[in-house]
Amino acid sequence: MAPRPPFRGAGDAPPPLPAPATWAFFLDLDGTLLDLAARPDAVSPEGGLAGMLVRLERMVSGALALVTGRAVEFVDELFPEQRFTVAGLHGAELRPSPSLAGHLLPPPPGTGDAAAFRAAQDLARDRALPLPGVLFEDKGRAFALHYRQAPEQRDAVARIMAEALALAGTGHRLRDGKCVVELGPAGQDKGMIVRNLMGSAPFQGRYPVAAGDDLTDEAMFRAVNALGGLSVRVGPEEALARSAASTGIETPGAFRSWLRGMTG
Ligand SMILES: O=P(O)(O)OC[C@H]1O[C@H](O[C@H]2O[C@H](CO)[C@@H](O)[C@H](O)[C@H]2O)[C@H](O)[C@@H](O)[C@@H]1O
Repeated sequence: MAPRPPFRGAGDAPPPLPAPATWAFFLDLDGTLLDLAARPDAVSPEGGLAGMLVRLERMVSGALALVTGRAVEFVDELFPEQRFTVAGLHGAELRPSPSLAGHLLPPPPGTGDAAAFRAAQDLARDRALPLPGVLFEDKGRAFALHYRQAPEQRDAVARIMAEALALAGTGHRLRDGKCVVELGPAGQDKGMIVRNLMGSAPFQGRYPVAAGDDLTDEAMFRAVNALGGLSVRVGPEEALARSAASTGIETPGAFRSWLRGMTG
């Protein structure tokens, strides 16, 4: 692989990637491609986002994956006309785009006990119900409690989710995110997905670029950095200071403009 092209320092939006067709893209959804919303079900892609991702995917011969905490099913509903390669539930799910079907290795199946998981889910849903502003999100093999509309409930949410984890037992773990605590399959993270995909065509042999805005994206940044790629933290400069990312872009809108500058 050729040496990594030079970039401007942390805090500056990077210039367009040199030779963008030679890169592989690992893109987070919420807070990166999508503006954050008050509720998990209130997000909607900006007009033109799907088309721009399709152009980008073509430009890099399919080396593009959406790497998200959402379930694959949710992403498909968000982009009903497309079937992108999606790593869902923070790496526990992997659904290749139709052109890559059969080429990508799925993550190992989870080892958790389904009945214990359901008991944990019921506990979290029931305990959250009387807490004003706390929202329960069902993601299939994972669930989350959100406190964006009630930041004062953060500790209560943390306690409920710790109890839920004790019920769910081995094979599960908690993940902290922006105003959210999630419980889902253990054993995978976004960094593992990057390493997995970078071992297969069409990702193999390319420079990886990963973009994200949250704690769970740090594993992806570290993986990409180790592979000599570019990691982009979307958010304010203070967030970049605490991140492993090599550069930063302030908002999802600015990040989308950066991509659009490469795809037209
Ligand atoms: O990995 P991502 O694609 O960034 O997904 C991470 C979590 O995003 C969602 O929650 C976040 O976005 C919501 C909508 O903007 C916001 O209301 C919430 O406060 C954020 O934490 C999603 O609901 C989770 O399932 C994802 O894991």
